[in-house]
Amino acid sequence: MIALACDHTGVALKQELMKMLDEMGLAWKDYGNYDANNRDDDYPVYGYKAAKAVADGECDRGILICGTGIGIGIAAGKVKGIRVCTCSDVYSAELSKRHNNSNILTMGARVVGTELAKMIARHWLTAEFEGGRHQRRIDMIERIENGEAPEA
Ligand SMILES: O=C(CO)[C@H](O)[C@H](O)COP(=O)(O)O
Repeated sequence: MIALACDHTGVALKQELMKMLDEMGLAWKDYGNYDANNRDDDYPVYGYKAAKAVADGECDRGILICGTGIGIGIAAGKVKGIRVCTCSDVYSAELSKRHNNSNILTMGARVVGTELAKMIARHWLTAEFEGGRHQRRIDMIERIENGEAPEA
């Protein structure tokens, strides 16, 4: 299950991603915002809801959108266990999965066009974590998250 979320800037792009996920046969759940005209909304609300769903195992990964992808990514990344990649290129999106095992992709609806965003999401969704030395580094990140130094 893929968690989707956005603020008012990302409603149209999120709808395009929903169609793409349907075509790919991937299930999704929408954590809001549902209304592009609700311009007083706040991206941390939606970023937190989707990130919590991933952290709790309700969803296995998430795609989040705000104007730049940055704010909603910062908010989501505050949830324990979440590894965010904010991407506007295919290479970073793919490597964020292969090397960093990112579990949330964020994009900026004011940064990337619809077709590029879909291509970025497709690469991210189909890439696989390589493990090995990369797992050792993720273990270090988890130690930092737990208030410890990365080296045991
Ligand atoms: O990109 C964002 C956060 O990183 C937001 O989408 C952006 O700040 C919203 O701006 P406004 O309220 O002026 O539409």
